[in-house]
Amino acid sequence: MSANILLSKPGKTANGTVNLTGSKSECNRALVIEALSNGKVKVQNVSDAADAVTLSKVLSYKLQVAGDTEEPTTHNTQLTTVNIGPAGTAMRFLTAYYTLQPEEVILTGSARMKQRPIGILVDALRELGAEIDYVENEGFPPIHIKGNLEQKTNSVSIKGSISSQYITALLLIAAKLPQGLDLHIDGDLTSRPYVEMTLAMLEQAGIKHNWEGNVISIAHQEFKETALPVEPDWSAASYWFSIAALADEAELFLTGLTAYSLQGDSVITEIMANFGITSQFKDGGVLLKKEAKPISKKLFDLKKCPDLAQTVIVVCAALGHEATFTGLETLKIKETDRVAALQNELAKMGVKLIEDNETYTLDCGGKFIPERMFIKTYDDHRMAMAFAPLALLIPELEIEDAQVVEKSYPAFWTDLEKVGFKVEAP
Ligand SMILES: O=C(O)C1=C[C@@H](OP(=O)(O)O)[C@@H](O)[C@H](O)C1
Ligand SMILES: C=C(OP(=O)(O)O)C(=O)O
Repeated sequence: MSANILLSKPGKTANGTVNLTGSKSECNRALVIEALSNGKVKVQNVSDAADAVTLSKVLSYKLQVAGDTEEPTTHNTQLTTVNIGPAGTAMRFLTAYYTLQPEEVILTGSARMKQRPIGILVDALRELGAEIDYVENEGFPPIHIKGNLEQKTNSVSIKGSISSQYITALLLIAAKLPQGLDLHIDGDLTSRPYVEMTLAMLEQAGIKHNWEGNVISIAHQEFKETALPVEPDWSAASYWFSIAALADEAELFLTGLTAYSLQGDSVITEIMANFGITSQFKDGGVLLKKEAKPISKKLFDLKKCPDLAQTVIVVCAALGHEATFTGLETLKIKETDRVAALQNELAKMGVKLIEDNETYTLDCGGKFIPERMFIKTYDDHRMAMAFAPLALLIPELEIEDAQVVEKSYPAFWTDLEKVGFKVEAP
């Protein structure tokens, strides 16, 4: 059980320095690469994100970790149960990873994880030769993985529009497959920068690839000895851009971020430039400043950066900027149905997010700023963090289940306190 908090911000300015934790996306790739490299690759700057801590525990000790179900552990020499809680990347990456291990596991997760589809990845792994069965519902975790994959083919096809994590999972194990892998991506590819991140990190670890048209090929090859550094998390940085956008005056220094990043979410600098936020890379970080500027951009395509959707939509709603958004198709299968969650919570300030044929438009006609607002978080860290900046406008903002932020950014509330937000019991 986790408690709610009451957030407020005396004064409408935001000044200070923030040290962000490592990217959970980079870290979880690095951890799997480290595990597959038999010690040749070492992860540097392991993230504090709970999803990374979970994966690190599973890979380093191969132990069952407790998820939110708190079921008793069942571990014997034949069958281990691994519970990754709400960690989507851990679920998908481990599904592929365990097909290569000389052990049998049941891979499970939180109640929500059991509703997040995995069938597309399981089908591709079965085609490669893996033995995987569903324990409860066809197409969803928990799954029973037999291990010791005997490769039947090096060529598989996978649908690209549901989650890029399936593709990353296959690419991460590709070099270990005796025949390598030719992965054909069918149709649209969503969240493309995450696939590019995977290939770039594999490259750093000595694994070459060839991407031609819709086929990514990785031959069987060895990892090289190297360190894999994890950059600070740009998705976490996005909430500081929101704060700058909603403050009257802001000067925020985010340490460790650089102009070139493997993370597609670094595009937040470009997105927020539309809201008058300048990003200056200097002194080992990025300095955000606020300039008064009329907002003209009306259409935001977030297909390459779905984790920024809540950040950008909440800022537009708070500023009464009636923008249109595309590329939100995958939001419905994330930690919660993020479209529904946004619609419910924005309605509390009179804003509508209207869905029309894969296009979403904000209607701010009825917008008002309440004296107090209660934000439900739906077990979704990004609901808590995307709405928190509203404390610059709303005198009392109660946020449900504050601990939910642990998934990617455990220090979020203490970092807010450092720049002058008040975080209290409601
Ligand atoms: O590969 C990754 O690290 C991620 C890919 C994205 O998921 P989808 O590919 O399912 O959109 C993103 O939303 C998630 O937070 C992290
Ligand atoms: C979608 C997310 O995570 P995952 O899919 O890894 O659970 C996220 O962090 O926004």
